[in-house]
Amino acid sequence: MVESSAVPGVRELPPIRPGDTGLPLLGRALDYARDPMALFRRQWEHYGPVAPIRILGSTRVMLLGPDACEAALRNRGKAFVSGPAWTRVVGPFFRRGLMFLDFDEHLLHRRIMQHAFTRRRLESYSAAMHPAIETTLARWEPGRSFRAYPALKKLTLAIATDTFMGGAPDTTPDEMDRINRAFVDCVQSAGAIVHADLPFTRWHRAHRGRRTLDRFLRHYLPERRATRTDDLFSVLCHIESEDGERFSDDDVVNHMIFLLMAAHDTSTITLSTMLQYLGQHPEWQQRCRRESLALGPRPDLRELEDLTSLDLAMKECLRLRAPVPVVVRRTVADTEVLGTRIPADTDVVVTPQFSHMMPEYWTDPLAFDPDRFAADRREDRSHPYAWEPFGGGVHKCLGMYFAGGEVKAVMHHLLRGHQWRVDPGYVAPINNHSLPFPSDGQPIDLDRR
Ligand code: HEM
Repeated sequence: MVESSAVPGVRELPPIRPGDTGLPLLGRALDYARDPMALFRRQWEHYGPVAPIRILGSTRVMLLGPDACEAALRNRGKAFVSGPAWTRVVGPFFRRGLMFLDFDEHLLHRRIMQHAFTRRRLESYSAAMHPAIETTLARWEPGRSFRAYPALKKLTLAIATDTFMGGAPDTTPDEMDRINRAFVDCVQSAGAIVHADLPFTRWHRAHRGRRTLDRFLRHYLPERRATRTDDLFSVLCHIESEDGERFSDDDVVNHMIFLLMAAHDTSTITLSTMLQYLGQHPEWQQRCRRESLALGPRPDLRELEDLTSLDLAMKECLRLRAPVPVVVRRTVADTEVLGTRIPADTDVVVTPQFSHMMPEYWTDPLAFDPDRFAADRREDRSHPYAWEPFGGGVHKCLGMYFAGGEVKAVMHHLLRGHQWRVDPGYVAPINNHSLPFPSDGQPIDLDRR
């Protein structure tokens, strides 16, 4: 053990092994894009839970396993920050969204925003989702090679337009497609190698996307300020903390852009993973359908939450393909994780997806086995951070219950109106350049019932 000169008993980070430096400039970035799990496993085997890694010209630290992830996410010594780390990954395009704020400012904004996610509000958002889901699903054209992923992406955008925006009556369907494209361009900045606003780069497209989203929201802002409605946009315009603090116009636009992004891609990925696994496991599809058929067409939030089999299947899909497989932090002071010193100004990669697949915490981790979450097994209780698709600590996902309601509402309608099959041998070709999505569009064999 190489002991730190500063603190007795604390190790220095191990040196990077000669074969582990990766490509010039890129380092191990391509290894991540190709197969994140293989990279995590190699890091774990070579270095253990606190593993140095070269990525895009700098040495970062990868935290592996629930103990190491917990240390960074709980952040008891306040040595880790979120904003600068996420800005390095996705650029300035979601600036001043909640996840990009730290410490007192984060706490203040989170306290105000919590009022937009109370139980009463969630119930009203949930009720507002049904018409958008019904209308969009009615337009789906089933077939033997139905591309589920792009269809789900449009569907979650339609839901967001209604429940977040309260509709966008001045925006044509073509313009809405451009809004969707603008989100994609902002999110895909995460895979950019050139971090400069140069023509034809991802960064350039993301800047253009941010401007499009900004214009779109500012167009509707005065009207939402003027009238109180039940959509999230209007709620953000009017909510205040216990001390009477409110969001400025800029805050509302910044938070909306981040929330639309946070809600849109993550829910789409969860839904497409569920379509894949339920298509490959017809017995589970049937089990979920039976529960949905026993309910009315437009269940309320409580009824959706009580769909037991669907809940188990959703949790298992979030384990197998976490929509946010890694979260990032940066150290602002020297700190120590599980006995290894991490210097100040180090970029840190926290890896929930690796925890989800560790045989130490899960039986047969590669298998689709939703019952592992059932009351008599509760494998997720093997460690408080064994299952962490929504993160943990002060930045834990604020939209977790919203997401659960949305995913279950869509699945409920799909199960009642459709049936689908996916080849049991199908392995989704996942694009890992930003959030993980199936690059083949996720073909399924879809029928109406
Ligand atoms: C299945 C769907 C979702 C997943 C897996 C997910 C995952 C996450 C994760 C891992 C974080 C923590 C990031 C970090 O620690 O750096 C996060 C933060 C956040 N999410 Fe979600 N999310 C989902 C859906 C949503 C939805 C639907 C909304 C809003 C309606 C939302 C709003 C937020 C917000 C506001 C934060 C930042 C919280 C803070 O910094 O205090 N998320 N999400």
